[in-house]
Amino acid sequence: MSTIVRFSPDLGRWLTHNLDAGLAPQAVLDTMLKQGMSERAAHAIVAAFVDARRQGGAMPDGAVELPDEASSRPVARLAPGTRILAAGREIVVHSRGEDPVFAVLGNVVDAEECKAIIEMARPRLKPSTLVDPMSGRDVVSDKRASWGMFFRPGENDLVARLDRRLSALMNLPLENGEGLQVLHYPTGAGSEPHYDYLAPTNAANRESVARSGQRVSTLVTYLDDVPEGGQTVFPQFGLAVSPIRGNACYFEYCDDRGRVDARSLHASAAVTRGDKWVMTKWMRERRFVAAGEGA
Ligand SMILES: O=C(O)CCC(=O)C(=O)O
Ligand SMILES: [Fe+2]
Repeated sequence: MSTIVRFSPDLGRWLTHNLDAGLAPQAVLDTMLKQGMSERAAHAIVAAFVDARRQGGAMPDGAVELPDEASSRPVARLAPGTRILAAGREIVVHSRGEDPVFAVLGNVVDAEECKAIIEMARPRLKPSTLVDPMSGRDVVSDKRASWGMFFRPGENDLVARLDRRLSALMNLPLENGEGLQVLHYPTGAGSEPHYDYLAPTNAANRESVARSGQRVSTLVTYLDDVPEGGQTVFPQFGLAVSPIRGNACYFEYCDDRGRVDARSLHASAAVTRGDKWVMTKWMRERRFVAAGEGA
């Protein structure tokens, strides 16, 4: 059973104002905690506002749903051990944490695969867009943003091979995987702190979760070395994962009862020299059915 937390219109206006002014979610969170708000409530409220801004949906109006408290340590979907065999490839576990489940992995893809994915993605990249909350239209966010594209699941031999490998590594059925996303960050680009799970702040997210279940885990694979900057940062842990070709950063944020973990907040630090290419795999609770596809 989930709990509803109510908040004042003043707090809502204060949050909107500060996030609009470019304050980091962590900074507004710290202020709310200093003023005595409980950590779970403050996290849930800030998360709802950050998600609404990112998705271009309506700001939460007076109340948000508090995720149930995790009752026990999560059981990792990621296999234990320092090496994981995934579809015939031996993936190296450089470091890992269990609560929340998090790992830095090596040997996920080889240099040839990285190059081939970049070249297939390059002509299909589009500037990342945001939904303009006023007009509801897609607008190019700004010049500090990345460029992105999606492969259809299994759309060619290489993509199919990677889909199979990543699903084995992430330990969920192949059909639960969304199509691989490739992002390119030119020099100066990064991304805002965000959650990968889908907040029920707009109809598209609610319908997506109804079709395929929540997103449960993410694997961000680095397709090239970044000379400077471009780390994947986790502000709740003060952790920055270096973008090194073939390595990947793995994290889980949704347990088997659909409860999501706000500690998974993450961002891409700005690339300060060179550029950055990543490939992201998101896994769902159930078979992934894209919008407009039959169930
Ligand atoms: O580029 C990164 O390091 C993170 C990518 C990411 O957060 C995402 O694809 O959701
Ligand atoms: Fe993300």
